[in-house]
Amino acid sequence: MLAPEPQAQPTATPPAAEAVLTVEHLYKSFGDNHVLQDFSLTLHRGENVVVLGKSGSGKSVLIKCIIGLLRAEAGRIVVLGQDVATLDHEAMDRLRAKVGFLFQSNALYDSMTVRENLLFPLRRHWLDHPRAQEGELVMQALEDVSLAHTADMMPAELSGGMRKRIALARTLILRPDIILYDEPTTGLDPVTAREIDHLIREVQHKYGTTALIISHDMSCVRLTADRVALLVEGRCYAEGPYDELSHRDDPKIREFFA
Ligand SMILES: Nc1ncnc2c1ncn2[C@@H]1O[C@H](COP(=O)(O)OP(=O)(O)OP(=O)(O)O)[C@@H](O)[C@H]1O
Repeated sequence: MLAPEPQAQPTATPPAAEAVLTVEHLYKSFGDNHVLQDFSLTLHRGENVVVLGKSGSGKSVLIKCIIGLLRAEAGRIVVLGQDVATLDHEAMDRLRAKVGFLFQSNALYDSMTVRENLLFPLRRHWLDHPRAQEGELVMQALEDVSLAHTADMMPAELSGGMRKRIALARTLILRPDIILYDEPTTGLDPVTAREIDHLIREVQHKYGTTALIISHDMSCVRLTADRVALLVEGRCYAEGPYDELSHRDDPKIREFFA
């Protein structure tokens, strides 16, 4: 007698992660320079996505469109459920408090101590936070980047890697849902660069933040990305996990992993 056919067990489908940042069919040109042409990308809650592109391919333009510093000609950007093109100045400002931006230059205020640099976004964006909590919030953010001892130092007294960490702490103090990292390892020596890569992962795991990272440092891409999106000729040419993309035969993809 034939054994009964094994019954397929119903599998629990994991719920699709919530989309927290969606870029749909974005176009941005400067005169005849068509930088973004039908660029689309979605980031889900808790994932790190690296946008990898050659120099001048439009990575910074993309980030500037996302945070509303540049206006695209066509397409839509939805951040935490809000279409950025529809937001007035105040609404955009409120949204920016939930979207941390780590500038390539770090953008620390040189005339302020580390503590004052961290208090700055707190007082600007969290108008109703109890003053008594400020010290604790500053120290928590500094501990997150292992630099609690630098609170009273000036940025000029810190190394490049330390300044990068402080810039990240200044972003973290507002507990952002999303962090945009602009070339986070550029200008750092390889050892310090890898420390920053690990810190990006630690932040992701500790706070469940979503990150969009733009980079052309392949070690950074490999270590920080859950998913890589290739920006080629203005659009998202391919996307996938690093290991998968790095094995593709397409010459336009191979160029990045050679
Ligand atoms: N405000 C602007 N006005 C005119 N052209 C601009 C402006 N901003 C960017 N561009 C052009 O857009 C293109 C993409 O620039 P972008 O800075 O986004 O490149 P990128 O991919 O970030 O490069 P890199 O890796 O070198 O930083 C370049 O040709 C640049 O000259």
